[in-house]
Amino acid sequence: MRHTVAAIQMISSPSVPDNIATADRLVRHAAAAGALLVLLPEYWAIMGINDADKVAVAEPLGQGPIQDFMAGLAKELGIWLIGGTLPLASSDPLKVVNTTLVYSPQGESAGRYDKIHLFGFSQGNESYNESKTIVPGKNLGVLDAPFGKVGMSVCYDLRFPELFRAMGPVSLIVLPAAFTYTTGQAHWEILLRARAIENQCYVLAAAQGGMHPNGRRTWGHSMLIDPWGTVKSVLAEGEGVVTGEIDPAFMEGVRQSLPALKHRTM
Ligand SMILES: O=C(O)CCC(=O)C(=O)O
Repeated sequence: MRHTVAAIQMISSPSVPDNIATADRLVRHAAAAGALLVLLPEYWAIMGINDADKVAVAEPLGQGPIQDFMAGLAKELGIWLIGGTLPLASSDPLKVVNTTLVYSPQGESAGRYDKIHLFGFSQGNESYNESKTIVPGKNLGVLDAPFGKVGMSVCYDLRFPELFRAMGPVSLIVLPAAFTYTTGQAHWEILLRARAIENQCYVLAAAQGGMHPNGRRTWGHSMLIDPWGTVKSVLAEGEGVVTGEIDPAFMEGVRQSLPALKHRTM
């Protein structure tokens, strides 16, 4: 049976209430289009003026306006809501955990993944060092959805194929992201398609896509890719929704005609 999934693209700001209002509008749009599973982008809840701004709005697990919003919306719309990333409080008062929380159609907590690989990049006047404000995760995140297993990853994780191999076979990889314009233009699509091709699964990537109030420009290009590596739908820039179908029969056909997953030797 085919299922519709959706990726939400945002241009998040420093205001949590504004970002919640935008996410609310776009997730409702995705659900109205028939999506059973909706993915928000990395940093959807806050893209601060300074990296440390997220520490001030970090929530303890299980309480706070960001988590209340996601749980309530998943239940009201009857969808699987994969909450991109939100800042969870960590044991270090100066840092957060950059976390994806999953809510079931009943609005219950159904999964968690903390971003493992923290982005570092320095070129010209562009510089990022997530380890200054984020504590890295340690555990894989794999979720059971109606169409099969879903493997969770976040943004920079995309560059580490061993993470996806470690998940075991999954039907869908989700990747909330906030890729920079510079690195996204060069690497985003090719890396996403490679993960879909080598793991013979669907890849759903929800991105930030535009010029943010903090002056950071993100690449966008939220997309759904099928197990053959074909881009099924994409949104280049701006806020919006990308929808498409997961077709388990198509995935099985790819795996049977090209049994590369069975030919692994290590
Ligand atoms: O890997 C990249 O080029 C971008 C990663 C990134 O922006 C992030 O992890 O937040």
